[in-house]
Amino acid sequence: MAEQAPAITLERVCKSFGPNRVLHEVSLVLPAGKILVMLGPSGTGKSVLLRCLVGLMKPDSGRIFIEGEDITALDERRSADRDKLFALRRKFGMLFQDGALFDDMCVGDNVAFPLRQHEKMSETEIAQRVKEYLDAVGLKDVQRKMPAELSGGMRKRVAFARAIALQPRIVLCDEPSSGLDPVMSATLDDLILDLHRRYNMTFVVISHDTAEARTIASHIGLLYKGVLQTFGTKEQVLRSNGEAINQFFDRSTKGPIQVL
Ligand SMILES: Nc1ncnc2c1ncn2[C@@H]1O[C@H](COP(=O)(O)OP(=O)(O)OP(=O)(O)O)[C@@H](O)[C@H]1O
Repeated sequence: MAEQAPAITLERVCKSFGPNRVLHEVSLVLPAGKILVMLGPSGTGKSVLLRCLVGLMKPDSGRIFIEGEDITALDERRSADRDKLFALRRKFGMLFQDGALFDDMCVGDNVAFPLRQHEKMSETEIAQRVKEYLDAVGLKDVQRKMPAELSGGMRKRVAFARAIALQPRIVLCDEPSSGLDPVMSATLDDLILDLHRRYNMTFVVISHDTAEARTIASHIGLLYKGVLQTFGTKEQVLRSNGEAINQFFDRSTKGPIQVL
């Protein structure tokens, strides 16, 4: 049987904005079906990395392969590349930091939105899919509710249901637990693990939360000042005794990571 291509391969990815060097020679290989938690202090390039992954931003140099296909070789302005780029983008589901629900749409319409945009499905099929994914994120009888009627944790669940509605291969989560209390964060971690088991998707979770990394990660990366300080399986990284990763896990001000 042919070996499955890694979900994500980065080869010496660099990105700067003027003199601001945001990503510097970032390289990693994430096998399919894994959960990568990418840690790092604020402003260190994590969101830029996500945007490069989905082809919304082009690295200055280096290459990014999604399931073996080079997304950095594609240019949206070239019509020959456009379909390929959109097909690669379709492999991703995205959970934004604030959930990014449409406030003027009920929950059901929020989850149905990507299906109506991208799939040729009947309204009956859409309704079935919406119900399946709301069930999968543990929400019942909320379809007709408006986002403002829900708690922060419930809104995050709706956002998850919408992120997986198109059955993506890779789900990118930008700080899923930000703004949630510790218990709600833990519940969300359980949800990520449950969705991962159920649908066998690859997850890339951007986080500041080392507890989250310990709980859900199969792989951990630490990005600081645009340099991938460490990357490997959770066991490798936790055993590595690297200064930066120890500082992060020990919540210490002493070490190579300086925030001021
Ligand atoms: N479009 C852009 N133009 C110019 N600079 C940008 C742009 N996008 C990001 N940056 C800069 O890149 C750096 C990294 O930003 P990024 O949003 O990736 O940080 P982050 O690690 O996601 O931070 P946080 O954890 O606070 O969300 C910052 O200095 C930011 O100002």
